[in-house]
Order: sequence, then C-alpha cells, then structure tokens
Amino acid sequence: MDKLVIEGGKPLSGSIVIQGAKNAALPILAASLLADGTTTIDHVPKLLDIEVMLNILRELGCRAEHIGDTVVLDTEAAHTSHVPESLMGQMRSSIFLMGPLLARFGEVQVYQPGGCAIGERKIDLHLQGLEALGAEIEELGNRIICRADKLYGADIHLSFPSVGATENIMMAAVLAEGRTTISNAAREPEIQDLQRFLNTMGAKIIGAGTDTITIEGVQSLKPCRYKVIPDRIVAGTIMVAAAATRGQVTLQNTNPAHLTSLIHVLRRAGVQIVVDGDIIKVGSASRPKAVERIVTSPYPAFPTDLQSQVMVLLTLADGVSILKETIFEGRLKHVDELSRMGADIRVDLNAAIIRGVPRLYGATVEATDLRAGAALVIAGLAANGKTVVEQVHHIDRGYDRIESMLSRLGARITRNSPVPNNLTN
Ligand SMILES: CC(=O)N[C@H]1[C@@H](OP(=O)(O)OP(=O)(O)OC[C@H]2O[C@@H](n3ccc(=O)[nH]c3=O)[C@H](O)[C@@H]2O)O[C@H](CO)[C@@H](O)[C@@H]1O
Ligand SMILES: C=C(OP(=O)(O)O)C(=O)O
Repeated sequence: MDKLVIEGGKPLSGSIVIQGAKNAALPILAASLLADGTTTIDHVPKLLDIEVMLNILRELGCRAEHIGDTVVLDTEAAHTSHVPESLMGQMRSSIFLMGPLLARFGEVQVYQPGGCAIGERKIDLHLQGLEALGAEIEELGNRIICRADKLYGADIHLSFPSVGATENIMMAAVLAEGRTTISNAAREPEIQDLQRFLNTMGAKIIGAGTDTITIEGVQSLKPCRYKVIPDRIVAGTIMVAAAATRGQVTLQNTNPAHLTSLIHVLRRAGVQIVVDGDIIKVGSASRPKAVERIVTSPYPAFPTDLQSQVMVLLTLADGVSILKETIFEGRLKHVDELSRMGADIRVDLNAAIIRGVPRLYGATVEATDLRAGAALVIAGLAANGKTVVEQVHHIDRGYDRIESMLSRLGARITRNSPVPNNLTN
C-alpha cells in the first residue's frame, strides 16, 4: 500500500494549473452512452475513479482511451446494460450509469454502489426519479433491475437536492417522451456542466444552476467534443494548503465563481485572496483567525468536500471555530487523526469545535476517505516534523498525483511506492 511521506513546515510557493473536475467528468462519461459513436472529452483528470468508470464502459462494450487529459470514447459497440458487481462496488459514481443505460437499452442491472465510508448514502431519490419517468424497479438484495420500454417526461420533486439523483434523472429524461421538470434540484456547477454537455449532444435542457431544471425530451443525441470545467475542490484544497503553510500560491485555470463560499471563509480567516479572471492568488504570512461558524450545505453554500481541509486551517487559528457537517453523517473521521497531530477538536453531534493551537506535529495517520486524506496531507505540510499518510488510494480517487502537484509548489512530499502503472501515460 502506498504511503505519502511529508516533511512539514515549508510554505508552499509558486504557480499551478488546476485539473479538470472529477465530479463533472464522471457523469459526463456515463452520459456519453446516450449517443452512438465517438465522443471526445477534454480536461479529464487521471484518477482512480475515472479509470474505474472507463473500465465499466469497456466492460459494457465501449472502446475507451485516456491519453493525456483527453478521453476518446466510442460507444457504438456497447452491447450490455449489466454492470458487474465488482466494478459497481469500486465507487459511488457507478450509479451514474443507471440513467443513461436505462435510456439507451430500456433495461439496466446494477448493484448498490461503493464509495468512501462517509455516510449511508442511499439511492432512493435516484430510484424514485427513474420510477416517475416510467421505470419499473426490482430490488433483489444488492441487485437492482430497472426496466422501461419507454420513458415519459414527469414532474419530479426531490425531497433533498441530491447531486447524483439530479444528474441521473437528467440523463434518463433527455430521451424520454415529453417534458420533465426537476424541482428542488441540486445547483452545483457540475450539474451545469452536465447540462452544457448534454445540450452539446443535442439535448434540450434549461435551468441547471437554479433549483428547477426543465428537460424537453428529444428523439436522439449525437456524439460531440467537450471540455470539462476545472475542479473546484482541488483548487480549494490547494488554496487551503497555501494558507495553512503561510505560503503564496497562484492557481491558474480556476472558476472563482465556483469558489465564492470558500473565498469568503478564507478571507474571514485573514487569508489574502486576489481574483483576476481565471486566476486566484492566495497568500498568508500570519496565523489564521478563527471563524466562528461554518456550515456545510448544498451549493452555493459551503461544500462538504472542503470541510476537512478547512478544518486543518482552523486547527492552527487564533481562537475557537465551529464547523458543522450537515450533508454526510460520517464525515468527521479525520478529527481523530488530526488530534494525533496535536489538534484540539471536540465533536458534538455533527459539529466540530476547534480550539486553535500554535502548531501541529508530524505523525503517522490514516486517510479514512478522499477529502479526509487531502486534509491530512495539508496538516502534514503545515506540521513540524515528519508525517506519514497511509491509505493513499483514497486520495488517488480525486487528486492526479497529489505529491507531484505539491512538489511543484516546493513541498517536501514523496510517495513510498510508484503510482499504479495504469495511471501513468
Ligand atoms: C461524484 C460526485 O459528484 N460526488 C459528489 C456528490 O455526491 P452524491 O451525488 O452522492 O451526493 P448527494 O447530493 O446525492 O448526497 C447528499 C446527501 O443526500 C443523501 N441522499 C442522496 C441520494 C439519495 O438517493 N438519497 C439520499 O438520502 C446522501 O446520503 C447524502 O447525505 O455530491 C456530494 C454533495 O455535494 C459531494 O460530497 C460528492 O463529492
Ligand atoms: C465524496 C466525494 O466523491 P464521491 O461522491 O465520488 O464519493 C468527493 O469527491 O469528495
């Protein structure tokens, strides 16, 4: 198992180009199944989750190549809509295949998806949405079979603005007969990217980015070429790392509008941020200030995917901060690991009460999930001494060789074994 070894205490400095967004690329890859032929997707990061998605698509009969950051996907020979259990279990995003496969084949067989242990992560809203479009759903233990000779537009109200359910319903509804509306839809930038991608294929969707999305069904879609948006969570991770190490970093290829809530929090913590077009400059020379209260909530509020990283900054702040997690019930596991590095954090239900300490100390810690792992890397960069982060495969799900990215900014970080061969060009 790979480990990251970090010698902390060195401010990050320099310039970095931000990778394409995992959470946009994954549904877009699944949505490519909606058109027959070759779709080319640019700005797709080299990540474990992307590799798993491409392996699933190959298993379904597609031809897929990932060269540099471009994926060329030929769906012509896709011949089955049964996704093997072993592949479904490797990540949460395998569930994105339900909508497109149902629309393409009229039947889909999947299993409960896998993913990080950050909460129960039910899929009831996905299934209710597909049922509303006319699908019959059979659940046999872990196996889910979904059938519909034809899908029909419907008015669907989500009881919670689930990102994945919104995307799955959009992908199923584009080829349905008639109009679908999704109310209380998720508003994340990745939903807007999916709308743009599907519309480039010939779909008729409006409203992504608001809480009501309207989809006019069309007869067919055509393959296209498309570029994925920058990864706001990777950008946010680097911004927090720059602040926690009291460094100066320039991020290129960002969409600052997608990072408004983080920028607001960092400014409250006393971090200097300058935005210029798609460039964000982050600088900090002094101890951060505590931020009284941060609550994770659906976009545009503060994202759960940056909660653990910001927690690290607050462990070093002057004063007491409160960080409340409202999206995932099991997403505070990094607290124990940070405490091993000298952080003073108390958990009360879903809130972390963080009493800032002057410094963290290196330790051997375990990445319990993707963003918790990224947070521990930031903690290691800011800490005195050596930190070893174990279970790095979680981090590889979302960061394209995090150690290379950070080394380019002057960090002293190495991986104790090479990146798996299938992730190198
Ligand atoms: C690949 C991807 O885009 N992943 C993101 C997506 O995950 P994902 O799409 O899984 O997140 P959701 O918005 O669906 O989940 C949010 C909450 O709703 C609950 N829920 C969801 C669906 C459902 O059918 N029933 C149900 O109860 C979940 O358990 C969770 O508590 O949005 C999350 C919330 O911004 C992010 O943390 C993930 O990084
Ligand atoms: C939780 C995340 O991803 P996923 O939904 O793929 O597990 C994440 O990107 O932080």
